[in-house]
Amino acid sequence: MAPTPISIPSFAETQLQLLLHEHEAEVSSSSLATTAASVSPATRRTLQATGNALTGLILSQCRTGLGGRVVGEFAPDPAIASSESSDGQPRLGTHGIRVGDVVRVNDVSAGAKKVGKDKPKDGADVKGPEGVVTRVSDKAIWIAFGQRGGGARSKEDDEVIEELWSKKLWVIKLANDVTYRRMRQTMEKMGKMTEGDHSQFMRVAFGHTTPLQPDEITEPIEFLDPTLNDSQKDAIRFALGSKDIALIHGPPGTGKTHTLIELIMQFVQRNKRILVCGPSNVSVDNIVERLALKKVPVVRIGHPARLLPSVLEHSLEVLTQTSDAASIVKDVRKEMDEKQASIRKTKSGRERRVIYDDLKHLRKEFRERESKCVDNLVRESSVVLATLHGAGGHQLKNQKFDVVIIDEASQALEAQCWISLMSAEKVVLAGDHLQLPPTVKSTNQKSKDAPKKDAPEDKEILKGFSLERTLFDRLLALHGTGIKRMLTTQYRMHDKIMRFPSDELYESKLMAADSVKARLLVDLPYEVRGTDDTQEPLVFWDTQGGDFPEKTEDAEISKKETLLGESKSNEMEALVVARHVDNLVDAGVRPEDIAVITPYNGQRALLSQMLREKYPGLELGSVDGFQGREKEAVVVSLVRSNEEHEVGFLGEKRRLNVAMTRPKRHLCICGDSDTISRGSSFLKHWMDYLEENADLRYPDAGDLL
Ligand SMILES: Nc1ncnc2c1ncn2[C@@H]1O[C@H](COP(=O)(O)OP(=O)(O)OP(=O)(O)O)[C@@H](O)[C@H]1O
Repeated sequence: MAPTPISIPSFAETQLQLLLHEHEAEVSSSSLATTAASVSPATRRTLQATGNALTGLILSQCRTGLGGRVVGEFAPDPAIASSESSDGQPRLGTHGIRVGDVVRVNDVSAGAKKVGKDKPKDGADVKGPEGVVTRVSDKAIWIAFGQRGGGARSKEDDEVIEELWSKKLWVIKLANDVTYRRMRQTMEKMGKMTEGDHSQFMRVAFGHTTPLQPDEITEPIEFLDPTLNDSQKDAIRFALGSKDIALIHGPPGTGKTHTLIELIMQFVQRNKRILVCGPSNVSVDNIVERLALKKVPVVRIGHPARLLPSVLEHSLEVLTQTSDAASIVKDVRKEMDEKQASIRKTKSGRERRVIYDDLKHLRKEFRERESKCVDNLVRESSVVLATLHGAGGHQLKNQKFDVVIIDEASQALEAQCWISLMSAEKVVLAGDHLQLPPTVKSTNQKSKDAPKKDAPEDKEILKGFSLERTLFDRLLALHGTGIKRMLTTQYRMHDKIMRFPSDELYESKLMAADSVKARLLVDLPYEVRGTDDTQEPLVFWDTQGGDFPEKTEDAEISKKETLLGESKSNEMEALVVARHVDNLVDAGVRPEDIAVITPYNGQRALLSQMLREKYPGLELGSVDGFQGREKEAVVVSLVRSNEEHEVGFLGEKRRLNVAMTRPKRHLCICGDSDTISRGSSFLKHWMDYLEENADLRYPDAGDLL
């Protein structure tokens, strides 16, 4: 049956509204974007204490960094610094500014004087220059100025930075809204397109046509990686042959990225030009690292401060300095550095002005030469990698690719995906729609957001849109499973750990690889004693019976907080968890090989109090934060235990799927089967499965206290 077509302009308009709400929700929760330059010393200290600012600084050095940016080194003001390092130099106080953060450097006295040509007409504060943190040590912080988000600069960097010398400064972290800006621009562009502008892929994505019949690849493919399993080979064959869309469905541990690496290499062999994207820098760097191991030449686009050190040599900015084409840029850089160094030695204001003028011209020339060099480098490279929002940068303007591949597509907002897909002809999306979608802060974003001017039937269609609905999910619903191939051998979990999610969510299609299906903690490559725990892959501590009740911190806010999953805790259950961890460690399992996860923040805080100091290496986290990760042993604390049989957060299958598919050799569930089994049929089946297959244990409340 033909899919019901969706109006592209209406879709774009709905997305714009949803994104607006989401951005507002995000900004109000961070409160960073609106902070003015002139704030009291007390507020500055509070901002530092909450990890959002760094106070008491001076500019101590300046040089030309990557991409010709001016990089300033900011050190503690010796006049007020309170602590010193062993070499007697002042040390920065505790702060939460990290490499990659977008920050603004403010003059402590800014706003107080409000003089000079920078004074804005509306009387707002004079705000200092913005940049990206490139390095942080205990004695200084380095910030690269200019080109925020690839935009144009309004004033010459050297001059702006020059104004910071000998001032008392402080640095504030800003909300990074590049992603939102790019999503908005993309949706605006999509909304304005006429039918003639729509690509085949776009028409498929909105149900205006069905996907073209894939090419039957009959000749045998020479796979470069001899270890690929049949489902991986099948997915690669399918993706090579597809004309417009191919989804690679990778359940936990099935080698989704492994498969993409081979696919990329196969495309390269066929002389195709490929853009590879992911929602986060880590997801992209992971692919860059693996391609580099295979000696595939790649260009990685993105601010060097945010890239893993191991992939820096493939970064576009570094390549502009090290490639053959870069020599024309080098001379100018050298000259700029010399000029810059001379400024500090020059006393006369007039001479300094001349140097500034020279620098200004040099920078202009540098940028022109560099931009040519960048263009050539990108144009010549057949594999380009960027985050989804990075794909909207100026470096990729007017670049055409034969294929766009998105990894972790089920964790990206649809609008984010479109940044890289607007002119794509053929698309490969890899992901797992049965794990958690991207985190969305705004609520209430369903039907009422449909644009008013829509025809009634259109409204009906748009009703279903929420930001959490991913492109991956939507395409599957629109065109059915014919557009996807699933990877079916998993290389992570013991068979007993895998069996339930496989049966319940993956149509019983998952198989455990021979190398992992019977692995136990006792088989770890270091000394572990054989115990009831280390020889058992699946343990269920069933707390039913009412002796392990959940607690809500504040009854007043319980309704709202339950939704957010913040305030629930269960002290008695936490004791069961702690006892289990003790037993694992006593048997010889290293704390670093154990993770304790829970859906509730209240419980996480409680567990942290009990276990953090005792086992610094133990990983403690939320289920959502642990997506994409794995550990030898995982203990899950389900928390919910009440007479009303309310399960809140646990009602979300995808969250439980993530929780139960993180371990390799040992999964221990702590929870009240009586409360949980009444939450949904999925939960009922899970409890039945545990009762039959897990090593079932009943904790004694009296014994724990
Ligand atoms: N064909 C294979 N033969 C042997 N090992 C494999 C194979 N495919 C994948 N693996 C291994 O499985 C593990 C998971 O692979 P990879 O990191 O590619 O998975 P993923 O599906 O991207 O991960 P996630 O489950 O986090 O999404 C890796 O240790 C990888 O080496």
